[in-house]
Amino acid sequence: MTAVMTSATATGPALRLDGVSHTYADQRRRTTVLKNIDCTFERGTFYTILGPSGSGKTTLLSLASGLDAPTKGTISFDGQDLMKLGLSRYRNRHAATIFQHYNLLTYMTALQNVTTAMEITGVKPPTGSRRARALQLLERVGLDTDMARRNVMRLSGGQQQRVAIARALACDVDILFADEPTGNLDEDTAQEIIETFRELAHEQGTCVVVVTHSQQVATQSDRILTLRKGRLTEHHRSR
Ligand SMILES: Nc1ncnc2c1ncn2[C@@H]1O[C@H](COP(=O)(O)OP(=O)(O)OP(=O)(O)O)[C@@H](O)[C@H]1O
Repeated sequence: MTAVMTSATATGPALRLDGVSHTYADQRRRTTVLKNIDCTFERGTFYTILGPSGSGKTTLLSLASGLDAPTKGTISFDGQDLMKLGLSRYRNRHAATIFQHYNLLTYMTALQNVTTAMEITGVKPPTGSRRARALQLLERVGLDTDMARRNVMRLSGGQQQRVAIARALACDVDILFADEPTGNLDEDTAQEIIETFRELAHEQGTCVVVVTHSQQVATQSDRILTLRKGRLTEHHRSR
């Protein structure tokens, strides 16, 4: 897990993709969505992945976050092949994902969603209780104590999205993945979330990888990657 950093920023590769291809197949057809992708994601860096609808961004995220295995190639964390490390071990100990559809536990409050994730992953805050840490993180994403105590089904879509973000932050991971995390948020709240991602990368050394269609997010990330026709390329900004 990520050690909480106070001044220096962690650097160095966290995740490597070598010759990664992915094909979906059913009885009628095979669709190759990702083609021979080589890429390194570094610690302390905030990445965005852009690309047209259907270009494979969510597929790439699900492979990199250990939800699925590529049909070809290897993905390694800290030099270790995820298949050898174990996908569930990787997901529990090193990576967290903010899903497009939040995946919250609908019978729980916002606060319970965050504390339960901490219990499952075994995260203990350096000071104070899990509950206090969860309330702090919920406040950080703009949810007050009243909202924290509400069942998540009684929160708006944008508020549920913030619970999902707080839950991912609570897991104190090396790599944070997010699929359209600002899609349901107004511009000001989106900006706060972008700043949280920047702080996580630059102050705690987390590798943050965000799939988005938002230029607001992309322009504030450190590196922009574009997925098109199965290939991943880096976009170099003109200065
Ligand atoms: N489980 C699946 N079985 C078959 N095809 C799939 C499956 N999941 C995705 N696809 C196809 O793979 C392609 C890439 O899908 P993916 O969801 O990764 O794209 P995306 O870039 O995230 O799209 P969007 O921006 O619209 O969310 C699409 O053509 C999609 O129909």
